[in-house]
Amino acid sequence: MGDSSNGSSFSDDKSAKIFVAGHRGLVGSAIVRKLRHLGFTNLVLRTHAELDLTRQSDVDAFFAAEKPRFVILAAAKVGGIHANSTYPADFIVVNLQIQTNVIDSAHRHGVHKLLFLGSSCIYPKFAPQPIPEDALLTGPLEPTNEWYAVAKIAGIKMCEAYRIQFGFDAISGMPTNLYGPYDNFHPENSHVLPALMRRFHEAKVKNAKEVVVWGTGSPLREFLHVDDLADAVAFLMEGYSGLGHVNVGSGKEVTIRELAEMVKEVVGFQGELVWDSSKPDGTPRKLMDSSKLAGLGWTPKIPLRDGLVDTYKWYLENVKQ
Ligand SMILES: NC(=O)C1=CN([C@@H]2O[C@H](COP(=O)(O)OP(=O)(O)OC[C@H]3O[C@@H](n4cnc5c(N)ncnc54)[C@H](OP(=O)(O)O)[C@@H]3O)[C@@H](O)[C@H]2O)C=CC1
Ligand SMILES: C[C@H]1O[C@H](OP(=O)(O)OP(=O)(O)OC[C@H]2O[C@@H](n3cnc4c(=O)[nH]c(N)nc43)[C@H](O)[C@@H]2O)[C@@H](O)[C@@H](O)C1=O
Repeated sequence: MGDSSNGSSFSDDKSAKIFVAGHRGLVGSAIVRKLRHLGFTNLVLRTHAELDLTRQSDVDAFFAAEKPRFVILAAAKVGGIHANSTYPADFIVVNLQIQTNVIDSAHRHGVHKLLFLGSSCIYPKFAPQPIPEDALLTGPLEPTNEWYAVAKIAGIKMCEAYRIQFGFDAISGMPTNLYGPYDNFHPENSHVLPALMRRFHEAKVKNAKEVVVWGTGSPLREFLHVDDLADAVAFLMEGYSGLGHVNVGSGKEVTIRELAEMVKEVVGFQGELVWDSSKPDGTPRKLMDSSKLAGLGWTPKIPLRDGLVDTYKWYLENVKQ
């Protein structure tokens, strides 16, 4: 615990310039909401079209011109189990490019503190449960997302290396599976929760008798509402400046079958679930041990069912055709 070397903390100056990369995504948009709620007034935001973070010289020119004081890196190539398995080259190269460009330029242009976001898929497929931070690099990865995981591990290690060699205050948070407003509801490429919300909603509207759910239903997943994650990000920016990455989870896990039943109930679909076991289950279980973050004083607040209700309301108001 404790803030970075030169004394001033994240919240001391609410007019300090903060670059939130990926501000239109699930995570970036929640972080922007959180920072505005906290009173920060000087957020620097660029859409993908305005600044492609895979282009090193553009990223460098942006940092040279804007000179942000803080950076929260929530831009990445992100997707569910199908997207990760289908586009492995995109997942490794785009993520390596974005994080390398942003972390390196941030350091060279005098950024005071940067937070990098990884993912619980960095851990070995058969890591001890709940998964402590020091399980990293102790065994083989889950094959459906190893390219993405390798990029994210490189991001963690880059933050550590820049801290060790240059004293750059780069920290890493590892969120569990997230959901909430501004999620990606694509039928194939999204994560399970938004995919099922959309599928159940469309089935309800069409009065369909059944909905297909991928895999066996037995894998366990830990879900965290993205507003809780944004709260944890602000907490870490304020008070954590260590070398090691920090798990950010809810501590609660459900089977995919239980999740599907909950989403079905929240959406109000009356039909049956059909399991397509030709689709991959992915990792059997990935409950993170978030006791390090709890020990620093942060705990999540939003129960899964409340978060589902909130997300479905947002979906009805913003996404459905
Ligand atoms: N969603 C989840 O369940 C989890 C997410 N995370 C991490 O959180 C972070 C954010 O994820 P999430 O919000 O879900 O992802 P989203 O896909 O919702 O958002 C990603 C954002 O990054 C932007 N982006 C992608 N490529 C580029 C690029 N080349 N240049 C500029 N901007 C780009 C996207 O813009 P555009 O859409 O215009 O391309 C989008 O705004 C990631 O690091 C991810 O690994 C970690 C654990 C779980
Ligand atoms: C956040 C995390 O997200 C990814 O890992 P994942 O946890 O396996 O993500 P997922 O949400 O896609 O699947 C969870 C489970 O759910 C099942 N499932 C059922 N029906 C649908 C369905 O319709 N869509 C999807 N996507 N999954 C489904 C699916 O078969 C699997 O058993 C990583 O690639 C990696 O990117 C990462 O870090």
